[in-house]
Amino acid sequence: MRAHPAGPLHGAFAPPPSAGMPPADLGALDPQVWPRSARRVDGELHLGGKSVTELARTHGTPLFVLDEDDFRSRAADFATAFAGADVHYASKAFLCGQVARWIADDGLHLDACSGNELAVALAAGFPAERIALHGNNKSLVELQLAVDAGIGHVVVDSFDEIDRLVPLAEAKGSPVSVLIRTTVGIEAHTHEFIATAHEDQKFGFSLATGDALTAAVRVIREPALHLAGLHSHIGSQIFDTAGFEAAAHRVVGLLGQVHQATGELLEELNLGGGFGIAYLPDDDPVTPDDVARRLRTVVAMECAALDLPVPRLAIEPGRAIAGPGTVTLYEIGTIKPVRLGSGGQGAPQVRNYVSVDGGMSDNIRTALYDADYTCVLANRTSDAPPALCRVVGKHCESGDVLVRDLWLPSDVQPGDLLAVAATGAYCWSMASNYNYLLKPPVVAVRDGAATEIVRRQTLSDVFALDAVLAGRPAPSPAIDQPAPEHPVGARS
Ligand SMILES: Cc1ncc(COP(=O)(O)O)c(C=O)c1O
Ligand SMILES: N[C@@H](CCCC[NH3+])C(=O)O
Repeated sequence: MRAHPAGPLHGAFAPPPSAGMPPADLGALDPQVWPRSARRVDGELHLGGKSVTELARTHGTPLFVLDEDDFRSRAADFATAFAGADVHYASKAFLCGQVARWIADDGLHLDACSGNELAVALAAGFPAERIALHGNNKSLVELQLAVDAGIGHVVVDSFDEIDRLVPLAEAKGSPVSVLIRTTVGIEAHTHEFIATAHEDQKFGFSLATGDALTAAVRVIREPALHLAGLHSHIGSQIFDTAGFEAAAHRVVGLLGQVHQATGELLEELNLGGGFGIAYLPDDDPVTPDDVARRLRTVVAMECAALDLPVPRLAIEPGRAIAGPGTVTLYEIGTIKPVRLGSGGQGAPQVRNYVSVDGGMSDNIRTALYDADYTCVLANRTSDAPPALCRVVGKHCESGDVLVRDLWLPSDVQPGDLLAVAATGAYCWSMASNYNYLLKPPVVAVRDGAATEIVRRQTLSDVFALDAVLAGRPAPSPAIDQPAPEHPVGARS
């Protein structure tokens, strides 16, 4: 292998405590973190029976590689654990036509949180009656689409929304089925940007102020609407089941208040999503069986205490279905050991910046939530000693970090492939065109076959939106349809 001009990367950088010690095997694929089909074959990462080098050569990088069996088996795990309840896939995690079809074919429900997510699902042929529409600011057009399509539930989130929905339901001539989204007043143990059940945030009707009860009574008295039940979602990437149990306890309390105030027994209780996944080998997520057992127990106990029949349960996992089965492949473009000075401790301090061909435009989560990821050298293994690296993107932003502290073999080279695990949720769906980078494709792999389920965005797609550029060709086909930049030999 050709030597990098900077020489092997420095291992001398005094690692911050967060970096921990280098793992014994830098190329190991912890089954907690990697897709169920991930294997090393002759040192190279294979996903769904496909080699990553071949995937990168065929589809370019950055590339989202989705293990179809992983995705569908996790959906099935929830469906089995929650048999008799409704499992809604929270499509904001990742949605495209193919995913909507898998979810439909596998018998799950789907949660959409904008008119356009709803439109994607409907266009893919998803049965409308199995869709719930969320959102704290649904427009008239979005509500009209929901009512016209005959979706299962509109999850109402404000008094304004009720006012907006009633005339549409009246015009339809049959009651529109509604859940009330409640704010249960719980501080979920997760990043503050993705906690949703404390009082001071935008979602839902507060239990504490009495707004949730007022909204429920209002909907019950409204002939054009049918109040099917209550909804609570406490946040995302939560490991601790105590928050879900506390939420279930409080929302069942509201079922009791609604019954007392109106005599109505509501048929459904939707306890939302938020079940955490392992981004790092030490993360210890709850299993669907565990969540199901605990939630069923709390709801049954609370209902018994209030002498209420147990309603039909529903849940809305997004990340726990879509997250673990997808890997992002990047090609390393530049490697820069940056001297940070000795800090008076003798040995020079060096941070090894490893730049890849994507970044915060395909994964904003590190910059936004300080998220941690597991990443490995994917096209080969190496016995070179470990060097602490920072994997960064190519954006004009110093916060454009993908993996803050990562041990890589010190002989990594431009042209090597890196794989970042567990990028299936909230990466492609939150992607942007910052610096006019293009949204990567998503390739589904299974049994040795690869299918591009979303193609790479092209510069021509982006030009089409621009008053001046629409219809003009990109200056070169190579920049419009990026292929791997470095000769394949650089990766072997
Ligand atoms: C109402 C609702 N349901 C479900 C989800 C899915 O959450 P997760 O992907 O963490 O399971 C979210 C996102 O946090 C949400 O806002
Ligand atoms: N986008 C967040 C999750 C938000 C879920 C939607 N309420 C994340 O990446 O973790």
